[in-house]
Order: sequence, then C-alpha cells, then structure tokens
Amino acid sequence: MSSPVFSLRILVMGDVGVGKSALSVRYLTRRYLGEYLSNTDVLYRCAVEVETDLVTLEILDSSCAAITNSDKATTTTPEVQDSAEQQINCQIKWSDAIIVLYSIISRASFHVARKILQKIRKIKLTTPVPIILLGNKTDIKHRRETSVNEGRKLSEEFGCQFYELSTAESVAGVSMSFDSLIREAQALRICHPKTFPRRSRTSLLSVSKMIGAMFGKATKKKRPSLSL
Ligand SMILES: Nc1nc2c(ncn2[C@@H]2O[C@H](COP(=O)(O)OP(=O)(O)OP(=O)(O)O)[C@@H](O)[C@H]2O)c(=O)[nH]1
Repeated sequence: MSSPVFSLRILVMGDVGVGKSALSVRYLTRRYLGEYLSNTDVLYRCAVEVETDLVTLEILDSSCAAITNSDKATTTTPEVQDSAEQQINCQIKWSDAIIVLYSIISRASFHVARKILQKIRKIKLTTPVPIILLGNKTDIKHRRETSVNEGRKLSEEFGCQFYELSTAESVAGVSMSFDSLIREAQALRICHPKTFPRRSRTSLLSVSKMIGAMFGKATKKKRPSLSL
C-alpha cells in the first residue's frame, strides 16, 4: 500500500525542436512516435509510484514559442516580447521541478538552455527548485555540436543534475531522468514542506491531458499524434 499522495508540477522547457514533446510522451506512454505537432503548451496529468510514494504529476510540455519570442528583439514587437516573457515567468512560478532540455546537435539550443537556467535562477531566487539539464539526441552524436563536458560544466554552474540521453532510443534513460528529478523533489519536500503543498488528487493511475490555454494562447495546436 502506497503512502499518501504528494503532487508535483514538472515543467519541460527548451528551444524549438529539441524533443520536449517526444520526452514527455515517451515518459508517459513509453512510446516514441517521431512526429509531434508544435507551438502550444500541453499539460499532462498522471500518477506514478516512486519508491513508496504515490506521486500525482502534472507535466507541462511548454511550447518554445514563449522562449523564442522573448528572445527575438529584432523580429517581434515589444508587446509580443512582454507577453512571452510573462508567460515564461508564470510557468516557472507554477512549477515545482523543471527539466531543461537541449539537443546535443544544436549549439543554439545549448545557449537557450543557459538562458532558461538564468531565468529560473532569477525567478526562483528564494524557492529551492530541483532542475535537471538533459542533452537529447545522443543517437545522432556524429552530428554533435556540444560536448558532454560543456553540458556538465553548465549543470555545475547552476547546481543541477545533468544527463545526456536519446529519447528516440532509450525509454530507460527517459524514465531514469524523471525518476531522479522526482526523488530530488521528494527529498526537498521533506526539508521544505511548504514548497510542495499537498494538492487535491487528480485522475489517479490514468493519463489525461489538458491542451493549451492554461498559460495563454497559441497559434497552432501541438499534440502528440496518439490517443493516450
Ligand atoms: N534523432 C532523434 N530525434 C529526436 C529525439 N527526440 C526527438 N527527436 C525528434 O526531434 C523532432 C522534434 O521533436 P519534438 O518532441 O516535437 O520537439 P519539441 O521540443 O517538442 O518541439 P517544439 O514543440 O516545436 O519546440 C522530432 O522530429 C522528433 O522525432 C532523439 O532522441 N533523437
């Protein structure tokens, strides 16, 4: 029999096309689909058992639109940048734990990962938040643009966990990354109980998803093309 539920809000962030949807769907369903629609936020809910705790998870697969728009000083209007900035801030405040994903075959996505980590540090200044930095797409490492060492150094700079993995090839790597983040959150919860309030139980042992709207708009729908 599991001990009482604790709930955790996990935010998945990263540059366009690094594999945020693939990672989230892989964790929730163990399946890798290959193609996912883009450009809106998707919130998944599920319950998992980690060690002896039953954990209800909300996983927000954040669209890259907010991150890229907040960065495009020259190509978007100040209003769009402001709104994108607010959206990111809101998502970071909402989260209890964060996955920052980049692709090892994209140097640009590594720079975006650094910017995200800086933003998190600024927003979560007084609240401890477990973060895991993941370098995705190791199955095509012959096209690598960032080294393992660079990833490790970045994680040390921000005091977070770091792994490289291939969402496409290894369901085990994806599960271990999520489990490791959840375990860190469990440990933090014991030290800082007010940071992880008990929230009401939602749709246990099933996966449900809420599309879009929580944090604002999207121009196009992004859904993994499967029914969960
Ligand atoms: N080779 C390889 N391709 C991957 C891997 N993970 C994801 N991809 C591919 O990368 C592309 C983008 O994946 P998505 O999951 O849509 O990426 P995303 O970060 O959610 O993309 P946006 O929502 O557009 O920002 C897709 O074609 C995936 O199949 C991986 O581990 N290896």
